[in-house]
Amino acid sequence: MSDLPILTAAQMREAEQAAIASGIAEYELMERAGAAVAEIIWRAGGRRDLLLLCGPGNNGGDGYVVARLLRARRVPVRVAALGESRTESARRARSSWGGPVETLEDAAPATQIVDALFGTGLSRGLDSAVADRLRCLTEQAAFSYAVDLPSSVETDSGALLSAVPQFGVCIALGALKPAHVLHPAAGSFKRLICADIGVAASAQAHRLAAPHLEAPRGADHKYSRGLVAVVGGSMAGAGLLAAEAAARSGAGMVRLLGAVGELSGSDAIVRVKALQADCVEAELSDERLATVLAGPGLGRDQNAVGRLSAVLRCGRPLVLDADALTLLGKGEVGDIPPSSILTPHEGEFVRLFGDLPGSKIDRTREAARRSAAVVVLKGSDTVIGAPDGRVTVATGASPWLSTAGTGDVLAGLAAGRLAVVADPFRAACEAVWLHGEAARRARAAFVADDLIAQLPAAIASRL
Ligand SMILES: NC(=O)C1=CN([C@@H]2O[C@H](COP(=O)(O)OP(=O)(O)OC[C@H]3O[C@@H](n4cnc5c(N)ncnc54)[C@H](OP(=O)(O)O)[C@@H]3O)[C@@H](O)[C@H]2O)[C@@H](O)CC1
Ligand SMILES: [K+]
Repeated sequence: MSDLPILTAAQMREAEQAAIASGIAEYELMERAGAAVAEIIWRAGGRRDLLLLCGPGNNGGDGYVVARLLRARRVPVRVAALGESRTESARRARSSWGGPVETLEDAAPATQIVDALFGTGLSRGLDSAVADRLRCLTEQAAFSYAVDLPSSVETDSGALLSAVPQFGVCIALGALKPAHVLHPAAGSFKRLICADIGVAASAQAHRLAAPHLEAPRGADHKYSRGLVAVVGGSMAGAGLLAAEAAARSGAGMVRLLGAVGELSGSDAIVRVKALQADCVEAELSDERLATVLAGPGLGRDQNAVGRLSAVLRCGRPLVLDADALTLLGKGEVGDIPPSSILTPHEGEFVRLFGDLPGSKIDRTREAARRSAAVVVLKGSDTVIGAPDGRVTVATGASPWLSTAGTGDVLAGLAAGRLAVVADPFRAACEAVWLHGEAARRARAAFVADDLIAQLPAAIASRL
């Protein structure tokens, strides 16, 4: 899997303008886009009858190119348009098609449907009659494709501006856009293909790619591979889950500093009784500690406040999750130390950073900048932001992950990977990918413990 760039509509236009300035005509870009889409449809659907829905802008222009190229391959193609073409390139593409153009209302269904109504230029929701017709025709087709974006999705936020049908394939042109990776828009197609049209796209945001991991070297020992401390609290199970995940993350050793009684679990984890904050503080003074995790099962009482304060003072690279984030959001403890990893879900994020404007990508990036920490904003589309502006977005997360304890596993995994690689952004990206891969391997109806059991295989797959 490659770390494909993600560009906003404005960034995509800039990239397009740069390509044009370098000597590629705008119409040539449209021809390339149309050719890429036509090839994908041809391979999937062959000569099955096809209806192209073309809008007034360049997305519609791409559609006319597709129609012409597939007709040349003897596909029975019909075109239905939403009014006249309004750009020069789209008018040229429509006249090169030269065939009949029906209205959207009158167009009969087809086995294959192609939505080339609107792409990055969509500025508002579709009229309800148009949205209904698009839904109806898409539902009746056996194969459905969205050119660049499903019409109705907001490019930069992934919001739905009006109802969107479920497409089979979405073909992103030139680069991914935020709507290809952010929900709810990212849930409006089953498969995403990014077509290269020769527009150089450099971006600070990327789709999360599979990591390249390294095995320990021959001379490594448990401390050189990374010693992790997990500061538990009143809900001992959550701390244990996090510690188990850290222990299977590739780190050398895990200590669980508990506040309540013993639990079963892996004997490889060193349990240390540390009931009061001063005990935690003493344990965290160990120079060999590579990472400290606090939050899972920490609790929110005075004891938790004391324990967390000791963590924030300890001067080690931190991963902060769950109750630690809630306590930080309430302002009851110190500031977030720089270079920490924070793993909030949406509620914790809002408590910590307030109601930031923009897309999930914008909000995560801003939170990372403000806190000088790596922020992992969890969800069906997990966004990872670094203080320097880099962002990656994890797509395709298993819906089965929405079960108790999986967040504790992610936090433990992040702490373990941070102990191994000593780079918070890289560690967070690796942890999110491994978490998703463990879920994919665990398949269905799993619990958090099953994810942990899959971690060694997930890691082995990337060595
Ligand atoms: N970037 C690249 O490198 C390349 C990009 N290419 C392609 O260009 C696409 C972007 O094209 P685009 O800018 O012309 O915008 P597009 O989405 O066709 O629509 C804009 C038109 O729709 C109108 N309109 C908007 N909302 C509406 C609504 N709800 N209901 C009704 N009308 C509405 C809007 O009018 P207005 O908002 O001004 O009223 C305007 O007239 C891009 O997605 C890709 O497919 C490739 O060809 C080549 C390389
Ligand atoms: K479209």
